[in-house]
Amino acid sequence: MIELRLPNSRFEDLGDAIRLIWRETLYADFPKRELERVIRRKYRVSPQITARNGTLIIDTDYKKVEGFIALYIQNNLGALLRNRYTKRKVLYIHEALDVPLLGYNAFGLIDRGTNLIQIRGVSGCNLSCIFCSVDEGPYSRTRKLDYVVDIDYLMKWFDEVARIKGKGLEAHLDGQGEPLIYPFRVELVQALREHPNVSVISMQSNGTLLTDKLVEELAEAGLDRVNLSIHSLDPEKAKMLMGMKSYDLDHVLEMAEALVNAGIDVLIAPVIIFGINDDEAEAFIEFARKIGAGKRWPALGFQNYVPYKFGRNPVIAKPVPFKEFYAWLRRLEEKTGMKPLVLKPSHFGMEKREFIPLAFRPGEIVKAEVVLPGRIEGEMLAKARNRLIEVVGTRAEVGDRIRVRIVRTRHGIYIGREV
Ligand SMILES: C[S@@+](CC[C@H](N)C(=O)[O-])C[C@H]1O[C@@H](n2cnc3c(N)ncnc32)[C@H](O)[C@@H]1O
Ligand code: SF4
Repeated sequence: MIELRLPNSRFEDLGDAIRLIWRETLYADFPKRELERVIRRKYRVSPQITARNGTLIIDTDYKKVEGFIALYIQNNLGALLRNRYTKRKVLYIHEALDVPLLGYNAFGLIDRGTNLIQIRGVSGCNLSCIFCSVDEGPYSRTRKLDYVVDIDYLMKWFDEVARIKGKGLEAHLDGQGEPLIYPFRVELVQALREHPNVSVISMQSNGTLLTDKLVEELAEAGLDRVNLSIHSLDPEKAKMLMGMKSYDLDHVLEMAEALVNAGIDVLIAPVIIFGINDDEAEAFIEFARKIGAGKRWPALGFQNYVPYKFGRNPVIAKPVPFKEFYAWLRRLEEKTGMKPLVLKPSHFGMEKREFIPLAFRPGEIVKAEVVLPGRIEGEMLAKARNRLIEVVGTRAEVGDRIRVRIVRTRHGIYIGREV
């Protein structure tokens, strides 16, 4: 009998397939018939294949099968990889693909002209907030695949960006989705901590995937702050806003406290939809005080609900002009004594820094190579001048060389149309 275990992985038996769960957040399903077929073809034996307690069990004494099947699984993992929460196919971005990590907003790095660099190692979310600006989560109607960036490759690009941007950087893990789904989340924090140009490491998260163990690991790796998205302190309303019946508010509140206790600062970041949760503002402040949030940075970061073109914009959410929103925050500051609620970049040690020079001008036509499918129907990713360009409304395929008119270059995110 062969009992196979693989590093950072566990196996589950699905009946007609074996599921490999890799680093908790990704998985790949291997049909048993396929595994049996490759073993039979190679060794002319037909053992039974099952999985128990995380181990793959192959009912044969023929020892060579073990190494063979381990290699087969490793070689085929990339093509079968899926996001455990969205169930979408995952494209694994690694060095050999030679895909630039600047230019696209679903993965890689984003420089918005300050000392804060956004780091996006993964796309996809485990929740489906009804107002989500990026229509994320398992119930998304627009996002059809996810990306994961190899950690060494991500750090290689970060090195280059940090070289240009200089010292005193804040590395901010966020994304079109939930950064805790990143399979190398702890290793990434650790690598950033060791980087000489990084002063602060922060993360924007919904907190649901935290556990006591993960909080400890993140604290040890050197995470400084989590901006925690909590939108209601009422369990039922929170489930409604997060678009997920299984949303466990108590767990997230417990984890908020665990973060503070582990020495990771917390900023509570509710999205305020007037008429829905503005009446909870004082309760959020009370909670932040109770757990000791806001030790080095502000304890609260109320966000004004904004409708987005490619987001989910529920009819119950009526946008409020920012002027009114700030006036509301100032009244709250007066009433509760909690300051600051009107946040400024300086509260986070953020300062203007020169942008990484733009690679394209708006209106310019460039020759580009299509390298990956995009996340939304009709969108492809092309590369030129060592940058990615999101090409919209195209029928081009990976490998095609196309001409692209650059239509947008804001903050080094390039959007183009095929001409
Ligand atoms: C897109 S999420 C990604 C990170 C993570 N999933 C989270 O929710 O914290 C980034 C932040 O934007 C907020 N957000 C999402 N949709 C929004 C909207 N329509 N208007 C304002 N803020 C929004 C989220 O609550 C979160 O704090
Ligand atoms: S707002 Fe964040 S947690 Fe909510 S669905 Fe969007 S990405 Fe996920």
